[in-house]
Amino acid sequence: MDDPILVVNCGSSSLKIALFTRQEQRLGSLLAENLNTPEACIRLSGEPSSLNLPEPGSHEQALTMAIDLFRQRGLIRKAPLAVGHRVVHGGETFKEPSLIDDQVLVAIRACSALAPLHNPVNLIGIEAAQRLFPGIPQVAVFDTAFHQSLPAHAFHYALPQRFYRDWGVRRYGFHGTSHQFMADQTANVLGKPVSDLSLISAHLGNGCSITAIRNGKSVDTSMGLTPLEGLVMGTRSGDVDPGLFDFLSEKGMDAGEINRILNRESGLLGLSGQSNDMRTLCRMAEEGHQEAALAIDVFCFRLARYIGAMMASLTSLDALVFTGGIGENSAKVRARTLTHLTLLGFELSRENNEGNGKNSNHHIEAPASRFPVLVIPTNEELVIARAAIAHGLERIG
Ligand SMILES: Nc1ncnc2c1ncn2[C@@H]1O[C@H](COP(=O)(O)OP(=O)(O)O)[C@@H](O)[C@H]1O
Ligand SMILES: CC(=O)OP(=O)(O)O
Ligand SMILES: [Mg+2]
Repeated sequence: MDDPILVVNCGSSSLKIALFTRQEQRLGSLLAENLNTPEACIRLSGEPSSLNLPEPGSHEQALTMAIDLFRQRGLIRKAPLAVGHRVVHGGETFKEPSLIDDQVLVAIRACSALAPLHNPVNLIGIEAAQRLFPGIPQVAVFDTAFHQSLPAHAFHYALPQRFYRDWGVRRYGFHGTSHQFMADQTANVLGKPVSDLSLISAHLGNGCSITAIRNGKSVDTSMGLTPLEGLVMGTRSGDVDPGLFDFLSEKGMDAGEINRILNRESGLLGLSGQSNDMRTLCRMAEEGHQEAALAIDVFCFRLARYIGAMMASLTSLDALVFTGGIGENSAKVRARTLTHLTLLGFELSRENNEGNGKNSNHHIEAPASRFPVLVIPTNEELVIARAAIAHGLERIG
């Protein structure tokens, strides 16, 4: 057996890891949470209990322990063949995945100013993997790369041009690996070349974004300069009136505090006052909790507005596609969202929607619907593994 490809997704307090064979078979996954706290722990998927990490519970310790666990289970012999890293912000520098060298590291670091919550931790993961596996090819795969095809009218903010010229202030878009995967998967489901395909892809996980894809290319997306713009998310507000900043600073809040509240205390969590977890909110709403119900309503209405907005970038629509933990599993969110869009002709089959499209070849629309509606599980890790093979192994032989 060849050694596998390792995929690393380093978040601020978490580390998600997956292992794939060169033939794209997933061998295992692992999640480390609460990193850099006394509660740091690690759990292999499919195993019931988690293991505590010794202090300080760093990303590097979690990665080392993950590799030991994979070795104990015979999934890796020595080292991975290549490592693929999710990097959230590639600015305008990265239009495709890149084999990591010193220059690439400098360029990723330069993008940190645009994504201070994401890129510095992505770099921690890359540097930890470089220390653990010297000489093994490492490839960076950017959330922003797929959206580099956005036309100027979609990526410019109506701000003084010097903000863009001097500081790179523009809309970049994120979750590109997932939206690209949706385009490829939808092409398979509909039996149409991706280059002829127009779709709207709604990625609804903890972070949520929606993308209009025309002829297989991203032409509009809801996230902007940072992953805060657009849809309502687990703890992120999505769009707010920019006048809010002045209002809150008059109330005595500084930029750091406002940023923290918009990123970590808003969205589903802020509205419900209970949880950022859609499953929990659906359960509470059924038990009559009014704020949980309101959070779901705001989430679905904002999503419906954005589906309508994405139509401005398309001349035809082959499918609306739902993905991510919420998009793949919540029949209620999908149904509630599309009730706002009957004017556009969306109609769902109750049975196929409730079955999450599993017994209907991903389709959940009613026969009378003007457009197909699909549910397709995302697999960002697989996209990253493919890039690690293509840019890390095949280019260097
Ligand atoms: N059956 C379900 N019904 C409603 N929401 C669900 C269900 N299963 C998962 N989710 C939601 O999916 C979200 C997590 O999505 P996921 O894509 O796993 O997150 P991440 O962005 O961290 O990868 C959570 O809000 C979770 O509650
Ligand atoms: C960019 C982004 O929002 O990522 P995530 O969904 O992993 O938070
Ligand atoms: Mg996700």
